[in-house]
Amino acid sequence: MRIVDIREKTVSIASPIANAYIDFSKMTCSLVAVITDVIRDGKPVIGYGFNSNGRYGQGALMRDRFLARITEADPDTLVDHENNNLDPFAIWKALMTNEKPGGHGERSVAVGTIDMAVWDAVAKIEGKPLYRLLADRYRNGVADDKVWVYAAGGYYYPGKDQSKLKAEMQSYLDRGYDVVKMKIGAVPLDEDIRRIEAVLEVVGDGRRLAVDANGRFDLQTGIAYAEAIKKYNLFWYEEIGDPLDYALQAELANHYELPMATGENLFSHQDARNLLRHGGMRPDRDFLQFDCALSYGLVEYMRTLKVMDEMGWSSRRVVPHGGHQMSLNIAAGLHLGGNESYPDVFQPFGGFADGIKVENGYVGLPDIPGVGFEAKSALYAVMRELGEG
Ligand SMILES: O=C([O-])CC(=O)C(=O)O
Ligand SMILES: [Mg+2]
Repeated sequence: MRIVDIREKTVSIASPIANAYIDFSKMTCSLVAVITDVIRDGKPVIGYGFNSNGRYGQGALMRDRFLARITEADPDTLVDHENNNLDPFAIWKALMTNEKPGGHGERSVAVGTIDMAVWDAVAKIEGKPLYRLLADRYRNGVADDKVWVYAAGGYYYPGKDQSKLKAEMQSYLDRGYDVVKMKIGAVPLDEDIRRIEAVLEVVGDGRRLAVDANGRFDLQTGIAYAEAIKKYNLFWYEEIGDPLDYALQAELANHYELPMATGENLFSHQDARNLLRHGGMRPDRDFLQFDCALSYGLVEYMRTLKVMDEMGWSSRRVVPHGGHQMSLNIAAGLHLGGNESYPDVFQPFGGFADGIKVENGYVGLPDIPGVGFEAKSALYAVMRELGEG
């Protein structure tokens, strides 16, 4: 059993949307196909993965050094003989050969994307949905049969007035979501307050609205927003300042008692541990948003969950960033608190399997081997072109 080829293609997920920090006019992501010599249903098993929005494609890094470490390794060292499958942990170790500790930058995205494609292949070889494989191997066979999801959107873009923002949020409620998220921080505070109040007219209750500043604010601005939004009792106040400024995050906890969220731009279990050590995050109310595809994949995610456990954090406090099926499987299989969803943006990578409806804020997973990409036809069409073309 061996990996015979790994292919990468950088694809556009460009759109006119913007958050407080970046616009997405040139956004790309890496799509990866891990081609094996294992035959299922008369065809070679191919594992697929992609990285979440925000970090761009990582094809150059992959081709420069990571892909050859797998294709040139002794195939036998990458096999899990006990389960007669590929060994994602051994593959991860091979990927990280001659990589120094620290320096968790774009490398974590390149490795994370390849790792997620490996897990798709592993679950396909085992003939199980990934969430089922994870529950069987690591959670005594108990998986969640549905996952809480919230609808992320509310971006800034040219010509988007409040009536369009309200219509967008109404359409998420109409599609079964009970919590929505919008961007803040790209316009002055009073204008954001008017946007928030417009969305509250649609969702009715602050507990159904999260806001995301995308790391834009300094401490003073973060506190000014905290003071201004307190009265709305929002679901969470996300990524207020720079993701690596743990002292800022800790100080905010002295000014905002309601839930905060952060972590999507941390890239390793060491980063996660630093956040929990120094960021003042509160395990009884705050949310962590680590994203497997941006942070060395699922092998590393398990280390992050272990760090959380050791530091007294329930896995239910994690609601990953990225709005993809990979995190959805991790959420169901490893008992996270939920998952992000992008019902409209970043297509065909955002969103879940075709025909699976969100009901009262919860979504189920398709009962097919792997991550479930084959059940999302627009996405699978792009994947197949890379893997089988
Ligand atoms: O706009 C982005 O970069 C995505 C983001 O923060 C989120 O989904 O939470
Ligand atoms: Mg965010």
